[in-house]
Amino acid sequence: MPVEQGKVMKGCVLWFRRGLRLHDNPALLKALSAKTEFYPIFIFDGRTAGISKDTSYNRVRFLLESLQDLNQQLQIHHGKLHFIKGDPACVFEALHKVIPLESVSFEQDPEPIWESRDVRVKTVLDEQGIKWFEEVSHTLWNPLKVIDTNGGVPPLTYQMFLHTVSVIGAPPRPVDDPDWAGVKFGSLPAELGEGIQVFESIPTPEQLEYFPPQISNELIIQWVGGERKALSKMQERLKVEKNAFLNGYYLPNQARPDLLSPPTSQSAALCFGCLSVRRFYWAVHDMFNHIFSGHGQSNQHITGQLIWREFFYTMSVKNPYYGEMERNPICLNLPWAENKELARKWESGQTGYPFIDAVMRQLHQEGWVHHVARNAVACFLTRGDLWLSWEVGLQIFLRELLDADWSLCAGNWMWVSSSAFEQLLDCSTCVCPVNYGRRLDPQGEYIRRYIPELRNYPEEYLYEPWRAPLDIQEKAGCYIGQQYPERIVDHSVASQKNRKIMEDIRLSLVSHTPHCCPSNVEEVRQFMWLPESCTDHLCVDQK
Ligand SMILES: Cc1cc2nc3c(=O)[nH]c(=O)nc-3n(C[C@H](O)[C@H](O)[C@H](O)COP(=O)(O)OP(=O)(O)OC[C@H]3O[C@@H](n4cnc5c(N)ncnc54)[C@H](O)[C@@H]3O)c2cc1C
Repeated sequence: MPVEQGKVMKGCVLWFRRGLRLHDNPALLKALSAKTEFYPIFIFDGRTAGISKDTSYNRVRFLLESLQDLNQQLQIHHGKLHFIKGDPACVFEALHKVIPLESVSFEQDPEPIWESRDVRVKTVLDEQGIKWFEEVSHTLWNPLKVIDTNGGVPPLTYQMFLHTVSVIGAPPRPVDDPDWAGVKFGSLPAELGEGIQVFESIPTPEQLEYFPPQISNELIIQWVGGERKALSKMQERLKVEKNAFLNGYYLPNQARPDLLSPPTSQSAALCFGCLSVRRFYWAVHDMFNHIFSGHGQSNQHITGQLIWREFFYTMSVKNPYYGEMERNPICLNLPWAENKELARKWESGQTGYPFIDAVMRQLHQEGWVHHVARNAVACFLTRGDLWLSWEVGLQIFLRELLDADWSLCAGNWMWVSSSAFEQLLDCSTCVCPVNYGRRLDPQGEYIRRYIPELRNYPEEYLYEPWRAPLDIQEKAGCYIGQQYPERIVDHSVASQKNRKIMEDIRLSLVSHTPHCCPSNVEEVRQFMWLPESCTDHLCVDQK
């Protein structure tokens, strides 16, 4: 037990789960304000931060890099981040035996999937008389407050969400950076008890038994985790935002999708909390106000994508079944087919549709794909072509994405597959895997990058290689059905059949009780990156 001048020193713990940063961290300020010995810890329990035993190597690496970055920053202040493997409730019980804990602070994890973990930990802390503090900083607004303000239920449309948060007011600004002067870091014994492992240093993925995939292609885009990287990337990102404002548009990553340049996305950093969402939000709004000296219309729309994040989080808060179909009250029970073989081909980038396969291969290789690319593969798996349940896609995305986030991922899957948004059941906005790809990647560079088999195909056949005559296939060194697969469905046939099923279901729906749905057609167009010419009644692939 730590002893100072005959007194047993008490300790305060900052329990990192997400929120892996020192800036804008109210839980950190709370822990430091106690002026006792300070113990920053991360508990690896095979769940926290969305890491399970199936999680991809890329994602685990990103997490461990983020922890390493925190550790290095704490070392500058003569401390360290303690990495402990075990069950969180047991870890706190064991810790309290060796260090009398005064308090434990942590950031709110608002989704219901964390509730059982948090209830168990809070119970143990209460039983031991240890104070605990849960601070809101993973979201712009406290989702519970949004729900309260909306009369006890989450807003069902994005527009309703905007209205509700306008009643609450602007989100809080980031809190101050910590003052490290006088902070005393405590040290932990090497052993804490059975079933608990205290690591000397931050482990590698391999030490935690995660191994890299066997991929022959070298990584084209390498993502690096950590707060310092995220903050410097934010500066790059702000330049892109500024350029957009000066050129009269906003939401640059979504308005002008670029599949080839190094991405300026912050989604993985936001997901693990290496970057504070409030820091990002206010940096964009302050810059906008600065550029237009208060004369521009700085409104929520300039950070509209961050509001989608809030919307999906809030919607999931009281719904433990949000990530599934049958028990989920906001999800329609659509009669999806079951076909493991088709699902496997989709997952492994072997559908025979080059744009779809390129996206899935990039996902496996690098762990991040653009929003429009996610839309394309999600639509293809579900209502567009294969008619397989969105739950299949959700599991793969949660495993592979660096930014995998239970509520955001499930919310988007329901949205794209029309599972919770029945206004779209006519499938009018179905995305064609050929035309959509062509619009996004007109020269086919993206396809050539991720599908080396097709590298020598002429542009004319790159999106539909099954149409290439045999002599072209031979010249390109890739026969369809041999080096690259035949298409697994005929899109025009499959999408028509699916559209008919959707239409029948829509007509059979008698209940018009309020449900979550898109606010209007324009919102669908923006979300799915559909062309201006796409009307509510015409399918993009029919044009
Ligand atoms: C099927 C599907 C699954 C998805 N799964 C996830 C996921 O697990 N985690 C995740 O962070 N995003 C998910 N998205 C949303 C979106 O694709 C990514 O957030 C986006 O690609 C990140 O790129 P960006 O940072 O350049 O976005 P920007 O346009 O720069 O947006 C800024 C931030 O806003 C948030 N955001 C943007 N779009 C959305 C959206 N549609 N829903 C919720 N938040 C959004 C992200 O945190 C993003 O970093 C999914 C989308 C689809 C279609």
